[in-house]
Amino acid sequence: WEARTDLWVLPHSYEACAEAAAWLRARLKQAPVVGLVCGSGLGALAQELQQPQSFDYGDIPHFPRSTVQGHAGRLLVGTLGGCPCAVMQGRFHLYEGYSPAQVALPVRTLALLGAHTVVLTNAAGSLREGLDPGDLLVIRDHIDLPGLAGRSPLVGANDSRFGPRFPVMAGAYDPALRRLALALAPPPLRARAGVYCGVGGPSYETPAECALLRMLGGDAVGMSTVAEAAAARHCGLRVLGLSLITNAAASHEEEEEEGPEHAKDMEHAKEHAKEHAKEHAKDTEHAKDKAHQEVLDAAQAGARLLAQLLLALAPRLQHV
Ligand SMILES: O=P(O)(O)O[C@@H]1C[C@H](O)[C@@H](CO)O1
Ligand SMILES: Nc1nc2[nH]cnc2c(=O)[nH]1
Repeated sequence: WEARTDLWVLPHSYEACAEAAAWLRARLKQAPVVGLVCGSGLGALAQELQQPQSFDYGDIPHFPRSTVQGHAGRLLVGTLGGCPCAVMQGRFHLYEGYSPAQVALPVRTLALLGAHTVVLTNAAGSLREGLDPGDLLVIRDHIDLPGLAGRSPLVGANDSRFGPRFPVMAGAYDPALRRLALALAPPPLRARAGVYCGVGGPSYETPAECALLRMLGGDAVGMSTVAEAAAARHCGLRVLGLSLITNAAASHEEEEEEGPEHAKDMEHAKEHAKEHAKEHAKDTEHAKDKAHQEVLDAAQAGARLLAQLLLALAPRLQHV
């Protein structure tokens, strides 16, 4: 009988992150000091990266796979405005079925590679009047609803090589980085600071849920970021959080009015698909995922301005 040493590495343990980091270190020309996580439809943020090396998540030990449209599933490492950066074109979400620790694995891997700062971007729904699609919310604080219910990457035996059992989350989003982002954001982004509510998804919120999140003090709502931020703070990374507003989360009231029209669209898409089952299978998918497609379109429209901000920020992030 031989011990299965391969089973000793728990899938999302310190050892798993260390193996992923070692695999990358062996291939990288330069270790990143800043990690950038691209939200839905924001993969183009990597466009300004100079001399990028590219790694498919599928090749990196222990990395999960991206399953969501708008998340390419690739890690690019190069320099942004002279600053060594790793850009995750795609992240992992709880609603994909990944555990909080899997969601946090890339951020922890970046920390083990030597990064000291992460920029977490996302596409988010607005909960506030006047916070409109195309606007930027620079995250001042978050409400981690899955985390509050015990779905946090920090649940389980604490590995003190990452950080303490009870990390403090006050000031989790670095105030100096936030001020810098607010100062450097191109005016059309109408950047302002606010509170991001992280939910599990994948369903979008009901009007009543939006009202609840608003009462709790949320300015925007999304399905990511909070687990990554918790893991990042646990292992001592500086965090900047940027939410590109892609839709009004509370616009479901309008949807009620638009309901029959929307239903007609869906009927049409279905009929169409019946007639041309194979060729038009994609159209049906599109119709089904209309809301997500709108999020992606809005994110892509804002990505250029966000990329400008990141290019201006990067040299200022290089040194702690
Ligand atoms: O990865 P992010 O938070 O940008 O993705 C948002 C939340 C869902 O994954 C998706 C909903 O359209 O966009
Ligand atoms: N939960 C949630 N996530 C989003 N991501 C982009 N828009 C939204 C939204 O309205 N709600």
